[in-house]
Amino acid sequence: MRTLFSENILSPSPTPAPQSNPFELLFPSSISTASSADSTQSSPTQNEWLTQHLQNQQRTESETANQANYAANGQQAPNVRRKGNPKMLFMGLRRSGKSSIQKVVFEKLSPADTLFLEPTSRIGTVKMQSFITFESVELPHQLSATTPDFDHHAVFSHIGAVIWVLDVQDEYLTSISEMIQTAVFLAENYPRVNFEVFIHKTDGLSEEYKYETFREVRQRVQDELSDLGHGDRSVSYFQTSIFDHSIFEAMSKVVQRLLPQLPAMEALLNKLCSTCGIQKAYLFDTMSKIYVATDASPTFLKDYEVCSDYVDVIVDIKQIYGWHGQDGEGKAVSERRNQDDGDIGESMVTYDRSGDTYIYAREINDYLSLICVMGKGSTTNKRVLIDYNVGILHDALLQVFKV
Ligand SMILES: Nc1nc2c(ncn2[C@@H]2O[C@H](COP(=O)(O)OP(=O)(O)OP(=O)(O)O)[C@@H](O)[C@H]2O)c(=O)[nH]1
Repeated sequence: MRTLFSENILSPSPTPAPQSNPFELLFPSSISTASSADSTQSSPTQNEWLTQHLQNQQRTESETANQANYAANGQQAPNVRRKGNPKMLFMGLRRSGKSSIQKVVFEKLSPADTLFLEPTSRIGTVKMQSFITFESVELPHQLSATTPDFDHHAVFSHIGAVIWVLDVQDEYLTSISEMIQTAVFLAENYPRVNFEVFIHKTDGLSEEYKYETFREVRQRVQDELSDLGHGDRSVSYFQTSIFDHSIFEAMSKVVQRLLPQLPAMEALLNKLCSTCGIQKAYLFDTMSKIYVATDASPTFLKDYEVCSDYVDVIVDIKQIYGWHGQDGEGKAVSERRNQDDGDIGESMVTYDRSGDTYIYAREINDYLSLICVMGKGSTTNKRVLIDYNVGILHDALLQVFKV
């Protein structure tokens, strides 16, 4: 990426050193003629150090807090975030929508085409090779966690999260009782595995009915788990449908809980947002439309939908002009391209009539995109500041994923 510098944009005082914020406006030597004489230089080593420092700080803080919590309760701390790729297991009753979710999210099948899916009779795995490999497994409805002669260990020992799909348009009491058996089994045998509930097929239901069923399912599950002595088991609930963005949002949250890099990514995005007046920043896995991190500001569905549609546009364009895969020597071409900023894609779209709010997109690499909703005050003539800071974030993220 090349930026055209205008003295008018740069003249309002670059922030003086020293700063603890890695996203402060620091001009590299190649453009120092445009900046004031005393502006501080930012070397790659400095950025590297800042990234590592931030990561270490985050890791130590969260580890200390967790250990203190568990020590206070006299328990042994479980290792919540696993290393490696996120692996999810879909479970649920017959025709609840397990295969449809996987096909729509990971294989880009059109939701309408899921009508013709065959029932699943064997344990099947779907892999999606993106900036990380997403792996999802479906357990046929005939098998449950408590089925005798079923090799639980082979299935559950490598899984990061179990997603229970509950068809809300069907009679769901049987599903709830099976779900509770599964949650108890996991709590007793695999406490490290996250348990997530998708209250699925919410499309076409009235808002009131949706809210009521959501509340009822959650209440029943919590009550029964408490009665069985597992009230402390954390279960997350999501309302989902393959016909809108809700399934991608829910999958994003499930995946985020499995990424060890999440605290570092969130800290970087928070700093970027506060420095550049960004309303909301999402780091999307471009291929799956799953966002792997976002900043701490409140999430509005409208922002997410706009960003997610924008990712669709990026994917469509990539489909036309081609993805950059691996070259002959096995080294990702994207890795090389990251060293050459000239090739990095970037664009800006205004979607507010006043022109105050706009979308800023930047490719971190072929499979990871930063999509930001720019807030008021972050006008397009601050572009240099934003470009520069996003450049630092770009480098920092690459460092995070190299570790
Ligand atoms: N309305 C609605 N229908 C859905 C949704 N998701 C899936 N379906 C439909 O539900 C039906 C069953 O979906 P499948 O994905 O085959 O369900 P499954 O759980 O894999 O089924 P088995 O393999 O038989 O256990 C299909 O007709 C899908 O089109 C949704 O979000 N909303």
